[in-house]
Amino acid sequence: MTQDELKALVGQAALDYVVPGSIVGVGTGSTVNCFIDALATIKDRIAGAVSSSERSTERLRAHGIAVLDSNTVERIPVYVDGADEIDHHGNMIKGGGAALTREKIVADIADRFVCIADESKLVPTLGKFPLPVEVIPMAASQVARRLKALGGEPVLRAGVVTDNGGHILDVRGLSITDPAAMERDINQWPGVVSVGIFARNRAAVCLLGTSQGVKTLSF
Ligand SMILES: O=C[C@H](O)[C@H](O)[C@H](O)COP(=O)(O)O
Repeated sequence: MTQDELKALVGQAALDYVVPGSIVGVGTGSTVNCFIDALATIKDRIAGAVSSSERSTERLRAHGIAVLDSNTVERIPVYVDGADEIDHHGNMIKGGGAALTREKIVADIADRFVCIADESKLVPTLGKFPLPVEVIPMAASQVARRLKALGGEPVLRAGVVTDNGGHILDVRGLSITDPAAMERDINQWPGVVSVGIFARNRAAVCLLGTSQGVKTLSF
């Protein structure tokens, strides 16, 4: 199976986790696009969506799915999103598509994070994928210096402005052996909007697309 077929497979499989009548949390990315297209087939059975990016909002609305303001929603049962890397405990790196901050906000109001990914995303230790860090533009140089002191090699993602007006530093060379500690540490630096480590808001379930079909990992 191609990577696109694996993405379509897990996008479809995630429908089993959608609670009928509920508001669904929707992530961002090419795998989530497959989920959104699948969600459209049951749109009459949900109460709408909370979206993590302008791109996903546009796609949801094009399918006729109502998108609600996250400030009007207290809790949602399920948030479905992809990942750039996921480890065997459900910790993830996210933000390859620059949507990490809003993704974390929506994940935080969800009872359960359902990660959908093809098998190439499963890793023993996070960090091979460059870690995205969203920053307030005026803090980029100072945050980059701090990341270098941690042993990373940060590079400003050229030409990218996030939905929040932020910039992204992509950090290579980190071996993230304690994701929760690194997430806490980087999060508290002045000018950091959010870091693409999802440990506090880690996945409860991962639907992994493999050539043998969908493998379900529970954490
Ligand atoms: O900012 C983007 C998100 O974190 C995506 O969930 C992540 O990059 C995975 O995207 P894709 O499904 O396209 O590999």
